[in-house]
Amino acid sequence: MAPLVSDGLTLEMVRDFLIGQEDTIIFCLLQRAKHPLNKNAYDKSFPAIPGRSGSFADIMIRDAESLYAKFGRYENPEEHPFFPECLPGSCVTGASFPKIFHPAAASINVNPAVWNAYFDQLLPLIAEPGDDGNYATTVACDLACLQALSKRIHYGKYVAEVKFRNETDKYEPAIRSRDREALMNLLTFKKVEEMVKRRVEKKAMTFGQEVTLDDSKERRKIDPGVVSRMYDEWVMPLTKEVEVEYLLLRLD
Ligand SMILES: O=C(O)C(=O)C[C@]1(C(=O)O)C=C[C@@H](O)C=C1
Repeated sequence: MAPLVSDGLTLEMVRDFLIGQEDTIIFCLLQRAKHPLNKNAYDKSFPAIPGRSGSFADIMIRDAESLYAKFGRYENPEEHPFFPECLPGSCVTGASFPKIFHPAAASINVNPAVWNAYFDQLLPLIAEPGDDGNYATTVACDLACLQALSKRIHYGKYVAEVKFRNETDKYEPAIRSRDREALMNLLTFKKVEEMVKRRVEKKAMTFGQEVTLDDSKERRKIDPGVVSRMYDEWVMPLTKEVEVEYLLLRLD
């Protein structure tokens, strides 16, 4: 397939976006960490809203996405819903987005894995135990975290597109033979990953610093090591999974 558009996209531009998105993710996590865990909000057996099934978080996020869909949020290829089934169509006219991806890219959505990693692994590490009953505020923070993480991870589509354009001759044989391992090796840069982990840890340390006049009482709002681990264990692996999935579709 011929290049989709000559958009001047470079690997440096895409990596700059990923670096900027680190700030967004960390600020969202800091907001969520202000609230206790509020585990009833995620418990499907907790009677959250009469007449509706699912946890409070399921219901609120589904309804929020329905509103976003009406206003065209998911027309943007950078946005991926967590509840894509039964979303209403957009009633916004005239919005158009550059066609950078192969059209098949629209079918790639790893949000179920983002959802599970966020709620099962990350949330218990950033929120203190407890319940203040403020479920709507808490879930609004969760949704902001989920959207920021999802956007970062699905940016793997851009990363893969640029890498494919830069080195088509290397990627094409692995795509044609559907060799996931070879694709994973081609797109992996261990040194870049190490830098990402160190940078997000430093950012979490800096942005999450409790500012007091007494330097002896220094405290962190979230554990910087948790942010670095989150990138190592699932943010970067899921980004790479998106890259592989995209590449496998790139010649269709
Ligand atoms: O920067 C890249 O080349 C990417 O593919 C992104 C990313 C990441 O998720 O941060 C993923 C794989 C690479 O090994 C390095 C970094």
